[in-house]
Amino acid sequence: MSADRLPYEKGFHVSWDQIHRDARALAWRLDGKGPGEGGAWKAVVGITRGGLVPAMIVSRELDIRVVDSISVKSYHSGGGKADQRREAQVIKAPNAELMGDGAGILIVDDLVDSGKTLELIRGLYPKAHFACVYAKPEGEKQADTYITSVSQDTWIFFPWDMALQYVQPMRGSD
Ligand SMILES: O=P(O)(O)OC[C@H]1O[C@H](OP(=O)(O)OP(=O)(O)O)[C@H](O)[C@@H]1O
Ligand code: HPA
Ligand SMILES: [Mg+2]
Repeated sequence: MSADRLPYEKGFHVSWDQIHRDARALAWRLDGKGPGEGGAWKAVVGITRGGLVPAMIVSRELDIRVVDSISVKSYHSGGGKADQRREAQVIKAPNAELMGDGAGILIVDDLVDSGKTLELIRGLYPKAHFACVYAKPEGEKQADTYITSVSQDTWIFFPWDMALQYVQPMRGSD
């Protein structure tokens, strides 16, 4: 585990198969819940980069062809380590005409942790619906819909951040 993962007590390792199933579950939860005719959604917007995977799966399941993206970069600001704050900034916005105030737009991310990313985007598109696959308690109120809750001291490992590798057997041979 790398140094920045060390405060996390537990690891939740998600395979491609698992994220596919959970993103499908998210799509089914959202199906017919939009404000349009017959519960339709206007568009899906994925939060880059992690949100692009569930956004693609949700848009396929719900047959939504209008898909855009928003990129939020977070960084640490402040002097010493103790007074550092996490700031976030939009570095790529979706189409303004499509977005409006967010009504009918489904904004999708892989997870909500502190909630800072969603909070920033919600400020820009207050009427949008925010959907995440996984949620931690601190940020879960920022998500209108999510599938699985994990504890705050859990680090979620996504398949795009992992690789298969050899592990030693539990018992060494003589
Ligand atoms: O609720 P928060 O505390 O704001 O954290 C959640 C966000 O952090 C991660 O993205 P990250 O900004 O690391 O970028 P990535 O998606 O490109 O990996 C994750 O994919 C969420 O978007
Ligand atoms: O638990 C996490 N896993 C991966 N990326 C993240 N970004 C914030 N929290 C997490
Ligand atoms: Mg992300």
